[in-house]
Amino acid sequence: MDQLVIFDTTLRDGEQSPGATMTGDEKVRIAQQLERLGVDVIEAGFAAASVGDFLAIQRISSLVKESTVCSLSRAVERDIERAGEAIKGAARKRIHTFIATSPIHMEMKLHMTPDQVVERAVKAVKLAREYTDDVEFSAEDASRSDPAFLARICEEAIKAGATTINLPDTVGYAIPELFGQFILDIRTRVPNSDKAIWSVHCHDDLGMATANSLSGVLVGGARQLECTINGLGERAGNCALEEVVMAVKTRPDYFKLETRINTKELVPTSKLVSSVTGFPVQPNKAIVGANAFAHASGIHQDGVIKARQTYEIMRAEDVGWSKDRIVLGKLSGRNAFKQRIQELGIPVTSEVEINEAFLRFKDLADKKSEIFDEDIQSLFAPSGSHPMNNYYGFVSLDQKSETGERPHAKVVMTEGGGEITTEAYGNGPIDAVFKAIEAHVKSGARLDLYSVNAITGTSEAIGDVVVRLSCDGRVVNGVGADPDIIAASAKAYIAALNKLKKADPVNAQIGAVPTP
Ligand SMILES: CC(=O)SCCNC(=O)CCNC(=O)[C@H](O)C(C)(C)COP(=O)(O)OP(=O)(O)OC[C@H]1O[C@@H](n2cnc3c(N)ncnc32)[C@H](O)[C@@H]1OP(=O)(O)O
Ligand SMILES: CC(C)C(=O)C(=O)O
Ligand SMILES: [Mg+2]
Repeated sequence: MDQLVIFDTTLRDGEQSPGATMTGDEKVRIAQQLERLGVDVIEAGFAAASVGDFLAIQRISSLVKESTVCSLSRAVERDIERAGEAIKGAARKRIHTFIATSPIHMEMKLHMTPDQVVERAVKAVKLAREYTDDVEFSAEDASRSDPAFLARICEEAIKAGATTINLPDTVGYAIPELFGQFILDIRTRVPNSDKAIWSVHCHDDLGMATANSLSGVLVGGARQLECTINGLGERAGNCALEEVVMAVKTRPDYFKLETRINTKELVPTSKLVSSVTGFPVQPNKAIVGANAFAHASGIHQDGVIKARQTYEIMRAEDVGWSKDRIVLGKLSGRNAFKQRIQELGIPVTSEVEINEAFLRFKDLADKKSEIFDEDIQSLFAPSGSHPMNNYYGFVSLDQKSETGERPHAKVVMTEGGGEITTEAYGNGPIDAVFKAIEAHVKSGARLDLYSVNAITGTSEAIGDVVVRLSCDGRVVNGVGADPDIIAASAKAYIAALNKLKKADPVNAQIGAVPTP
């Protein structure tokens, strides 16, 4: 069977989803989980975008050993130099350089002629090869490009040293029946096509990213798929990694391909990305949604009881849904707790971290009779209550609401090294908490979204709150979890403020170099 290269771009294209901005620590955590998942390439970011992204790629490069670490760069000298520097320490490294090839992008965005675009692409690939032998070239908006021109630029990019050629459906315009044929057509036109691995990168604007990607593989002969966890990504998102991987695994008769993915890590990875970004996974999402393996109707339940394969084409445990063998509660000990952490694929680095989480677990178990996997995940989710080098931290909360009275909140929080108390009245309990925090922080941020999910199904569930703030054109999500949703809201707000603090506009500008 042929090998299908899985290129994960959760940390780059996924981060382009408004609100999905990740801190360096969060990126490192996700990268380590992606390595555990077995992805071949981790696109860790866009080194020239900011100092923060550069440093995150650098850290990921020094920690990840199995997967190739990649940085995106425009076909711009300075971008490529930054990418080259950022991935220098990686055991396996790739530079991914791109330029748009469709008439609309070349004329209206780049203001370049097709000849200038080819020249720029060739120069970029040659420069990238000075940093690594593994260079990917992408023809942005390939699916709306003229096939003859696209074939020409791909041929030149391969001659210049590109080892992977990626043909993206940048705006999600492609149709599955035609897209595979389009890829095959371009490959056939390129005389040196066998010198590179062909790749596809599809967006989900019309809900066809997975279908288009698989058509690119099956009909077009692509052997690299670019995708993201939970389909996160620019606008409507990218092709979902878990969907393409399980399609290939479930239908080997058809695809005749294999991947290096350890599919048991799919659900833990999905949960980690969801908790870090604050983008909940819809219950009916394929593979990783809470209902993906649930049977609610009698005829289906009857069938599954008699033989699971009547209604299941995959096994839940093969994609990482854990079977509750041990029920965790306040009487559980460290060993059972540790085992569940391992089963859930939660990346813990030290015994100290486990012990601290165990104390939080015991505290939670005192408040809840049954502890679910989601509760355990939430103990490790970044929130305002965990130090994680955050500028602000949540300490405690005193909130009062009485019928006929204005709700009041007093919040104790950390700022830098010290502790402060701040208070305010609001229209409701949550409003009072946010106003209390703002009375001190004065961030000037606008609250764009507030949502609460009960992450386990009962009235004593943990409340998982997402707060989206925008400030000076930056959009961030903060996540907070707590059995008390008012405290969860305070934690989420503080987590969002920390992200705004880290996504410093000064940082965002350093390294941003104008196109020559
Ligand atoms: C399809 C995709 O997903 S592409 C990746 C999108 N991701 C991002 O843009 C995130 C990171 N981006 C950034 O941080 C910034 O846009 C930077 C640092 C790359 C550039 O910032 P700035 O120099 O301020 O330029 P700005 O973003 O306003 O405009 C982009 C410029 O790059 C040019 N450009 C765009 N793509 C390319 C390319 N692939 N190769 C060369 N030039 C390009 C544009 O024509 C424009 O040039 P102009 O300034 O001469 O008009
Ligand atoms: C940079 C490229 C690969 C991209 O993200 C796109 O075209 O969608
Ligand atoms: Mg994209």
